[in-house]
Amino acid sequence: MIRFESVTKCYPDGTLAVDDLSFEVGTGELVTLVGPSGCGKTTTMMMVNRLLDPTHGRIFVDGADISGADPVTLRRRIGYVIQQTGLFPHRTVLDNTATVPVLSGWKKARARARAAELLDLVGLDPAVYGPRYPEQLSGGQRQRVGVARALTADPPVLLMDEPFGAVDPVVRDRLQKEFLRLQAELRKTVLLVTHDIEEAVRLGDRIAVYGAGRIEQYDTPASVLGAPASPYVAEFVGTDRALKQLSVTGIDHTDLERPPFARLDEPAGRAAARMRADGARWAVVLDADGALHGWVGRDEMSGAPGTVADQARRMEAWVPVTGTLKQAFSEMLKHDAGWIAVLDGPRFLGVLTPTKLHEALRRTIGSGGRGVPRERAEVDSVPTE
Ligand SMILES: Nc1ncnc2c1ncn2[C@@H]1O[C@H](COP(=O)(O)OP(=O)(O)OP(=O)(O)O)[C@@H](O)[C@H]1O
Repeated sequence: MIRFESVTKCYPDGTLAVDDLSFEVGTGELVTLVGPSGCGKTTTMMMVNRLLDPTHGRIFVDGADISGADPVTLRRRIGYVIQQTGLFPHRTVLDNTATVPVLSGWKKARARARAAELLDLVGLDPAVYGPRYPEQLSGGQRQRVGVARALTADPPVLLMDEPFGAVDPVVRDRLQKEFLRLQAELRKTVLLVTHDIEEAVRLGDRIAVYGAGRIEQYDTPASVLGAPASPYVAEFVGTDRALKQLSVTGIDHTDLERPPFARLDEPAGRAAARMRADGARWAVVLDADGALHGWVGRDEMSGAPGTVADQARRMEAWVPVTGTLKQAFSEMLKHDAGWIAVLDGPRFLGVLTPTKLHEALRRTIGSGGRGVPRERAEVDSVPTE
């Protein structure tokens, strides 16, 4: 969808901001550009919507060389979100959001209706926030309006320059989650600039790690964390990359253990005897369909009347098989559990133990790991009720 071919940008004062850059972003892919200040990320981005033109090389959007494209027409297909949201202070939130469609010649009523739809999509009730002015919003709400405005013309491409940079960490966390959900639905082709490796890992399908004017590594988050291409990248992603890797590594079926289990409708005494014979002190309780019901301890079942169902306790420590190692680990800590159940829908697949978690983590370091789709990384919440 976006392709850079040997692109160089030298500013008139001689600063070489981007040096012979070649990379490609697939349709519907979210690529994060990450690197220290001044390494050329913003310059890269601004060449895509022709706010800047390359000194050498070519950029293609949807197969067409943009050097000949009319910038205004081009920008209609490319949404742009910047940190200082660029909202007009004297216009209401609704009119700010409707700006692009109005400029494109839409009737005001239609543009406003579309703007209201988009405000709703980013979690702002248009009836409440539409009539307000930007100064009457919080920083996080202003960022949401910025995203809504960029989406009103339904552009296939989004450029986002530090879109969540101006808000505090708690709000940033929420905006990132919301944006991932939105992106899972809309599947725009996104280039997102950040200087924060955590954000790059969390949001990117792929990450371009910048050195001065060049991409040092272009790969999935799991690979950048698991197998940095150079000492520079290793240093940039940080010494705690093993921990960061937890959030982008999925649960592998081969790491699951099958613990002893008891059937819900089994007589308690019989289940206890079987567990004793197997040397098991506890068992997972499953119903007839293999769905997880809870767990039982052998001792409280010995001599107990009734069925396993009467003795079973609820199992709160579980993760979906689509989850990440980080989720598994944090659920384990939250419930002070020695192991954690892994479910596919309601179906019980097995348990993860701390030993297996550790093995899984060690395996991913150096191998590039088994990544999870970005919209799932870190954002699933596991209900414990
Ligand atoms: N208009 C300009 N004229 C001259 N040099 C410029 C101009 N704009 C940017 N530069 C320089 O080009 C280099 C790359 O800048 P750019 O803004 O692309 O970096 P960046 O990676 O986005 O940085 P940051 O994270 O701080 O925004 C820097 O050295 C910067 O000083």
